[in-house]
Amino acid sequence: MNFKEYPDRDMLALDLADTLAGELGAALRHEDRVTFSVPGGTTPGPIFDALSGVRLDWERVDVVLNDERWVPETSPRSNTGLLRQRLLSGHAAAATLLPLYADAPEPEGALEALSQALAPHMPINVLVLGMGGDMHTASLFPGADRLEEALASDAPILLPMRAEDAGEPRITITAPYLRGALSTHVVIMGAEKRAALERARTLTPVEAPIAAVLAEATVHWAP
Ligand SMILES: O=C1O[C@H](COP(=O)(O)O)[C@@H](O)[C@H](O)[C@H]1O
Repeated sequence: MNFKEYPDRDMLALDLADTLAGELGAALRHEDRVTFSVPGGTTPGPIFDALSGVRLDWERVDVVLNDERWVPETSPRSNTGLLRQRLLSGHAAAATLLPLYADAPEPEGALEALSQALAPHMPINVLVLGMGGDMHTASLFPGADRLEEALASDAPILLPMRAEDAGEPRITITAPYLRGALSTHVVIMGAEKRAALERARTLTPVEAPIAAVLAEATVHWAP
């Protein structure tokens, strides 16, 4: 694991957006299409703002969320809604969104169709992950009903996930597909998450799911 510390959150957002643009640009020089997988939640908005204004060949970029809460896009809880507002605007509006949500009452009802649509876009070229204070990443929550299945090396690309602290049902890219990313960044802010990350390094992925992806990751932190 590499650890990069920034003086403040603005610097982190600008610097990481620049790094991601560089990596996406490099991948676009070698590949017809590039897969960019990103987190939802409260952390990535400023990074998306900075990145959406960068000139890139976005028409050849496929953007997917690492995980989605099973709520319609109009919900303030929707990660897809966040993505549309903060990343898929400006120059980045030309990118293609690979959906992780469909109009079905439960994620199980759309699992097969979403998985089939996503599979041709693997491996992920550039991956950005968030982390909760409980050490979850994507929707791999400690204590979640299908966590062990999602951590297994033969896990399918997507799994539904339910956990007490998750709120609504979720759908998530599973650990082997996250680990298969060609470049991995974890972004965390604040002292509490830094302490949680340090703790995760001493635990197993079942106890601390973020531990499943740290080996090859660069962690970006600001106070
Ligand atoms: O629920 C989620 O939480 C994590 C962390 O979110 P944050 O608000 O603490 O930044 C996020 O990475 C994930 O995509 C999201 O669905």
